[in-house]
Amino acid sequence: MIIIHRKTGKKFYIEDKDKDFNTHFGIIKKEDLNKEPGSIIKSHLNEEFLILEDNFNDLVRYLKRGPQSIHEKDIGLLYSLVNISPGMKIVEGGTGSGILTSYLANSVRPNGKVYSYEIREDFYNIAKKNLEKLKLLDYVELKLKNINEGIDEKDIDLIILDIPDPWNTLDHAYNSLKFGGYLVSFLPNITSVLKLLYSNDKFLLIGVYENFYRKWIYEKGKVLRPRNLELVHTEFIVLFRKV
Ligand SMILES: C[S@@+](CC[C@H](N)C(=O)[O-])C[C@H]1O[C@@H](n2cnc3c(N)ncnc32)[C@H](O)[C@@H]1O
Repeated sequence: MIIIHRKTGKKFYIEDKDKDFNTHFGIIKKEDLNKEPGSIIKSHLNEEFLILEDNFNDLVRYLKRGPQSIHEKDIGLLYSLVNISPGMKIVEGGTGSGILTSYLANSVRPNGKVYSYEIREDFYNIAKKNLEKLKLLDYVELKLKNINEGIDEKDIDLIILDIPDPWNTLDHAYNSLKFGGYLVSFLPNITSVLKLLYSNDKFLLIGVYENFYRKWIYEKGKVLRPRNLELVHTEFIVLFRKV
């Protein structure tokens, strides 16, 4: 369940409705948190909140994070480039906290699967807990394995790499993908993008992309303006196809 502060639109995720909830707009009593979605409740500072049901995106946003996860704007771009749909078989290199894994698993279910490789056990465990929380573990096989030592799965529709050295995965990715399959690499700097492009002699390059995003703030009755602080650069996305 989420509550939205009526004045600012700020959203809070309520994990435990049996405890009072503390915000910088005041404390909300558990009796109020247990009211029906649609109810308007007040903090002890008399600030109003609206109760709403949560949805998948809300749940993902409040998952535990370990390493840097893919920004939602880049996940949006990925979905506009590749039609990620039910039944697909996807390999992911670099599970991290499983944030992207969650979106992928939610999209390929009920009959698809995400095979996700991670080298660090602590991140593997965070991802496992996050996917369990979202009830998505049936659609994911988490593997504690270096993807550069080989990809076990064949006939894969899409491979997504969010690791620092994707050029070391190219041969394995080529062998694992089916004809027409996609390879996507997320990279934080253009030096790595160039290294990947120079290393590739097998895949067809579809494009290199960057996505800009800016949220605007509406101050009721006053002004509409861009947010003061915005993330400018997050990742480049490199898209290849096996043809
Ligand atoms: C940037 S994080 C991935 C974040 C993830 N995409 C998300 O949205 O939560 C990169 C992850 O790749 C893992 N990693 C790095 N090299 C790897 C490799 N060769 N095989 C598997 N995992 C690797 C790191 O341990 C780290 O957890």
